Amino acid sequence: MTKVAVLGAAGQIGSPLSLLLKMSPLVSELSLYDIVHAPGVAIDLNHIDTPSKVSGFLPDNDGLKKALTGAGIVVIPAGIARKPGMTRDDLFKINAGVIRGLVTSIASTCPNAFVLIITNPVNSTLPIAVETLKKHGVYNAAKVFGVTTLDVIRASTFVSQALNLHDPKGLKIPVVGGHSGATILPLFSQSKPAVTLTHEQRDAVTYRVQFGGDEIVQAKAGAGSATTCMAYAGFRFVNSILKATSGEIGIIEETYLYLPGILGGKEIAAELGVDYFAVPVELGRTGAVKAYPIGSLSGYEAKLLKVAVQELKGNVSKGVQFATAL
Ligand SMILES: NC(=O)C1=CN([C@@H]2O[C@H](COP(=O)(O)OP(=O)(O)OC[C@H]3O[C@@H](n4cnc5c(N)ncnc54)[C@H](O)[C@@H]3O)[C@@H](O)[C@H]2O)C=CC1
Ligand SMILES: O=C([O-])CC(=O)C(=O)O
Repeated sequence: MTKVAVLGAAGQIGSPLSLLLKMSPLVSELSLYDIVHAPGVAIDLNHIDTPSKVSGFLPDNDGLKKALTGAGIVVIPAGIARKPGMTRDDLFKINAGVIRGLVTSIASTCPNAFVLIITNPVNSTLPIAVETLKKHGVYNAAKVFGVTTLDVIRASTFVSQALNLHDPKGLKIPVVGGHSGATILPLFSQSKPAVTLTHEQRDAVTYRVQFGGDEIVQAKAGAGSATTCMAYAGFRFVNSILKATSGEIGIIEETYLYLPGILGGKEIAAELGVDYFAVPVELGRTGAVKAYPIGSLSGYEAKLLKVAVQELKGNVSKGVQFATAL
């Protein structure tokens, strides 16, 4: 049983994610923090008849410290979201500082907690979180991840839609790389069970996975970006960690992480030429226990990989520079 803290809990992702966590029998206590409304969201959730207790905190009265004390998992969807015409990188200016501030408090209050970064641009905010924890001497590579689960969910969903398959959950399609545009690399050639896509379908579905976020940003027309599907994806990832830390074995999720700190990761990073990359990761009682190579690629995927790595390198160094500059 684990105490989970959600930072940015009053937001459009934070609220439905907190609802899903309130439903989980593996969560003993839920602690919600936001610069606005978190106590209200907590009271609202406390009217639900599940055993976990929810508390809400604002920045005053040491609220962040109280929210983090004793947390085993901290999930962070705090910060600003995209509006039409913006890239995820446009969020860096505000969200980089938000992540650095929140992770600094994690370093001093619950340094052993899992830290899961949802806030965009994930390609850069995860390196900021890692460097901030390193700076404070409490970085544990097995426990700090960028959440890219939505890309994995989109890949199986969009292929199922393209092929008129009934249940997207029946498909396992690895998605590796980063979490924006060309850095997202769905590996349809490794689908289990195998799928046959025409070149046109493959191109269209690859584009949808890479730029699926834009579909929602445009459709919401200024009201935000992916929220409920992200809450679902975030919950799936937190739940995998909860299950793995409770002793369930064989749990593998793709997640964006600093590879050199994980068994098998150093070799993968050296081969790719970049230290941060989403790959399939086996989760265990202590966090990530093994990183798996991205496997054999089709010629089409190999070309996309080169573009992904190139773009990702810039995003990573922007985050690292920000976190190490002070
Ligand atoms: N990793 C992924 O796959 C995805 C990531 N996102 C990202 O998640 C983030 C949140 O998105 P939404 O919930 O839609 O935004 P939102 O604006 O609805 O919610 C963000 C919340 O963060 C709070 N906040 C801002 N600064 C804070 C601070 N310093 N401490 C604590 N709370 C703070 C705000 O008050 C707000 O309640 C965005 O950066 C968005 O781009 C969105 C979808 C998918
Ligand atoms: O597109 C956005 O800004 C939100 C996001 O990360 C996604 O939907 O994948």
